[in-house]
Parts: sequence; structure tokens; C-alpha cells
Amino acid sequence: MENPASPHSIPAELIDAIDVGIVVLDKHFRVEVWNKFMENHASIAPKAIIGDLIFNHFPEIDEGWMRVKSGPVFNLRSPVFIIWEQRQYLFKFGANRPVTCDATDMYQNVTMVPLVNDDGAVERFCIMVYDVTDQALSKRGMARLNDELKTASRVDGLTGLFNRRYWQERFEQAFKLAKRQDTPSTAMMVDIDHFKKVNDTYGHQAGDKVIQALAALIKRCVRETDLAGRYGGEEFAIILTDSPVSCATTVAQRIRRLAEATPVEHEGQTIRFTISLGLAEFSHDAKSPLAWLEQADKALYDSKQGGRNRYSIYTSSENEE
Ligand SMILES: Nc1nc2c(ncn2[C@@H]2O[C@H](COP(=O)(O)OP(=O)(O)OP(=O)(O)O)[C@@H](O)[C@H]2O)c(=O)[nH]1
Repeated sequence: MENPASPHSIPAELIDAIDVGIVVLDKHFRVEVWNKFMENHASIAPKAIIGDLIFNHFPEIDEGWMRVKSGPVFNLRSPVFIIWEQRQYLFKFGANRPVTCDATDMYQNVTMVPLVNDDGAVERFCIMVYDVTDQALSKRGMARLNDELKTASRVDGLTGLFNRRYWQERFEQAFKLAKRQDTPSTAMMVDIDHFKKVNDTYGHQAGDKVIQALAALIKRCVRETDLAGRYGGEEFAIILTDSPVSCATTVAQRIRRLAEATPVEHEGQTIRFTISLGLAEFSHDAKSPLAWLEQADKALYDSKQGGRNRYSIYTSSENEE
């Protein structure tokens, strides 16, 4: 059976010419009109579907959901919109895009409109299916690009750790949290010993490799919830959240030992390096994030003064001295 003369006498040629899917369903969801767009994308001719329940041909359309969704069309005589962000498609059609494109199924915006009889009753409704694959993909592509840009703006290119600016931003939040909650957090500064000598002896590229090696082992030693950043050239800052200094020293010791035991190979040469660390558990003496970090830095200075390749813990009595 061909499409019958369309309701409201819209010529069938027009309904077929339009690049939008047009389906008319009666109140039992039996197909009355099935245009060329639907025929082409579903590979179902009008004569094979007209008179049938739509659900018999499209198992992807959940009958219960469809009946509820189209309710306002009958009850309120108002249109219903389904956008691709809510549901990628109503009819599972191929996207017909080049193979390089990452969409296999068409993205659709769908409108359901009531078709009101001369006596004012709604006995049937029209479903319009718009192929919005291109818009959807470009919007998704933009969103992905934005995510990548956001990540890139937070991460240090050499090490993959947070860069200083972003680390500071997060540190300020950690400071506020530490002030509010009872579980203590510890700030840790890490600095490569005699790094200038590494650069002078083996070259800047070798120095970069040492920085990368240290960053990699810091990542291995801290928890996902900890905040590790590259603070300066060969200086790293870490916030061990929910860790009193007694736990943080275990982490510090692990990083220190691993650094000592991790030789870096560069152009046939083996570079050995050590690190010094400074730890400061949050205390209410620290009136600002910077003050807290300065305490860790002070402890780091003690490690350097004490002979390097060690960690030191900030104590407030030191402050009074
Ligand atoms: N290769 C490399 N070197 C860097 C980078 N950023 C800073 N540096 C170098 O790191 C060195 C830091 O030297 P100093 O601050 O004098 O300290 P140090 O030699 O590590 O000595 P101590 O910290 O006292 O043990 C300088 O030579 C900087 O040029 C970087 O991204 N890559």
C-alpha cells in the first residue's frame, strides 16, 4: 500500500521530498504515513509497514516508554520534543557518514505533534525525525576539545603532574578543608639535590630526564586523592590529604629511597640522584596556604642544611626560634 493521501491534504510528493522523517501513527500506534526519508533510512517500503504497529518493526522503541512519552500529544494536544542529548535516536538508523567519522548511528531530534480532527479530537499524531548527526558530532567534538584544553592548562608538560598555577588553586581548597576538618593533612616539598651539577655534568636534557623520573616515582608513591604538582624547576609540592605527618613520613621515606635507587640512563651514562624533603602537617598556626607551604619549605631547608638525601618535619618550636 502506498502512502494514502496525507491528512489535511498535504500532497504526498511534498511529504516524500522533504529531508525529514515523517511518520503518522494512529492512537494504537499503527503506521498511517511513512515518507521517503523513513523508507530510505529504515529500508522499509511504505507497503511493508503501513497498517502495522510501529513497535513490530523497531524493537529499539520501548512500547511502554513511547506510550508515556506521547501522552501529552493526546491528553493535552501539545507537541512533545525529544532531543539527541536526552536520547540519541528514536529510530536506529545508520549515520551514513564517512568511515573516519566516529558516529555509527544517526543522532535525531524528534518532534511529535497532535493531528486534530475536525471535531477537535486527536486520533493520530505525526512524528518528525530530524537528522542532527553533524551538529551533534561537532558539539561533542567541541566539548572533547574543551576537556583536552582544560587538562592541558592544568598539567605540566614535562612531568604530567599539575602545574604550579593549578596546584596552588587546589592547594587553597585543601587549606580551607584542612581548617574545617579534624583529620590532618600534610604538605610536602621535594627538591632534587645538587641538581645544578646534574645539568652542568650531563646537560639540560639529562636534567629533564631526571625531573621526569622523579615525577614518575612520586606518582607511584602517592594516592589518587593526594595533590602532586611541579612547583618549580626541580621542586615538587605534594599535599597528602587526610594524612598526619606520621603517615606522610612513610611516603616521604619511600619516595626518597626510590629516588636514590632509580638510576637515569642518558646517552650511555648512568645518572644517580637524591632528593631532600620537607614536611609540615597542617596546624592552625598557618594562617594562609602560603604560610603552610612556607613551613614545609623551612623543613626542606633543614634537610638541605642537614646534609641532603633526607626528610625533615617542621615543628612550631622552630618557628619561635
Ligand atoms: N634540566 C632542567 N633544569 C632545570 C629546570 N628548571 C630548573 N632547572 C635547573 O635546576 C637548577 C637548580 O639549582 P639550585 O637551585 O642551585 O639547586 P641545586 O643545584 O639543586 O642544589 P640544592 O637544591 O641546594 O641541592 C638550576 O641549575 C636550574 O637551571 C628544568 O626544567 N630542567
